[in-house]
Amino acid sequence: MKQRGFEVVTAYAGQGIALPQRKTAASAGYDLAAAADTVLSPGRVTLVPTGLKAYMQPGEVLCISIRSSMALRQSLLLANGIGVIDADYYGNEQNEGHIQVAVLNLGTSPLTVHKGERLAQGIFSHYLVTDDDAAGGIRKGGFGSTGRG
Ligand SMILES: O=c1ccn([C@H]2C[C@H](O)[C@@H](COP(=O)(O)OP(=O)(O)OP(=O)(O)O)O2)c(=O)[nH]1
Ligand SMILES: [Mg+2]
Repeated sequence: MKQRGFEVVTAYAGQGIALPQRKTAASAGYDLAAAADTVLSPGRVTLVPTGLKAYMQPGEVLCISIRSSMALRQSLLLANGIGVIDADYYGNEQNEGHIQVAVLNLGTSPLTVHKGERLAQGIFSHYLVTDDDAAGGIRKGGFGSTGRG
């Protein structure tokens, strides 16, 4: 039975997008690569496409972090600190669940992340809910789809 994993979103099908892998036996993170060459302007937040969506079980989440080598060598940060990829983001009606990495270039010059370059990593884990949790509803997208209030 399929439990959790990555798939290529339709918009990037046939473009040679590799599915994320862990690089050593005990690495926690599945490395996420850019799906297209993307210029990161200094001082700006840029969404880097991965061309991927992630499916997982209810009660699971995929947390995205920057690869520390990108932070140390290239002065890059995730604008959101940690990216939270919800289980119900997968297959959503707006963008099919396309995972994008929000990168802040803290350097002083533009930097290009090339297609296939691994810049972030995703770690699957379980989350807990409160006693009075009553969440329902269906996710329609990401990046503010549930509103501001
Ligand atoms: O770095 C990220 C962070 C989020 N997402 C997608 C997956 C996630 O499930 C969705 C919503 O993210 P989050 O809940 O962090 O943002 P929000 O501002 O609360 O948006 P929403 O109202 O859509 O939940 O956006 C990404 O692709 N990359
Ligand atoms: Mg949210």
